[in-house]
Amino acid sequence: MPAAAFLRLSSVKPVRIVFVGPPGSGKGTQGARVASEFRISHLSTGEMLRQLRDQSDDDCKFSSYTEGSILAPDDLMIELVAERLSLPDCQAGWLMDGFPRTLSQAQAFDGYLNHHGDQITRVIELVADADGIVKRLIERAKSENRPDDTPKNIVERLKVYRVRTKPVLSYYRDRDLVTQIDAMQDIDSVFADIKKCIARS
Ligand SMILES: Nc1ncnc2c1ncn2[C@@H]1O[C@H](COP(=O)(O)OP(=O)(O)O)[C@@H](O)[C@H]1O
Repeated sequence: MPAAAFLRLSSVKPVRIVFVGPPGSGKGTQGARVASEFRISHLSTGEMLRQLRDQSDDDCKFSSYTEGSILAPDDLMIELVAERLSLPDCQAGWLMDGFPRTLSQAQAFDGYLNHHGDQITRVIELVADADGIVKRLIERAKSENRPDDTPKNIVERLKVYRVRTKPVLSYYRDRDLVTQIDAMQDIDSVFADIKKCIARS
């Protein structure tokens, strides 16, 4: 039985998943597959920023976030996510890809969710080693137009992940919300592990 049908039949509460993982760990690829399988919305904050950059006349502000290693301000990200979550398609469930990326974002997100009587069903950590990530991102730079995938930016973004985003995992781990998935497996195996994890949650 497809996962979406199972979830409907068993009238389980909406799936609300947060993906945390370094750049290149497969959050985008797996996020799209999970969203389609479970019929939930895939919210990628990186994609939101790239859309704003493309729509903006004066693209300097957004370019600095999407073309380098600088994180966008917490307030901006929280506003973007809150606005997106208020749209009707998120009622059936959502998967966050790229948010929260800092401890402040995680705390503000909790405030938002509590206010709306919602909670995260599970945080999935996509675990990937730095060497594998660098290889993947260099490959990605060839096939996708991602100016942030230069070797210098990759090293810097991995550092930003370690320093700014890893604390988000400790925060959720304290609440027993985190499941680790080996993101260095092939795409189908990672997806199979994620599906099992969501079905159990
Ligand atoms: N929640 C966020 N907070 C701050 N900056 C963000 C956030 N999400 C995305 N960004 C910015 O957008 C860039 C691209 O994000 P993304 O597509 O998720 O890349 P990746 O998954 O490769 O790290 C990030 O390097 C960061 O500068």
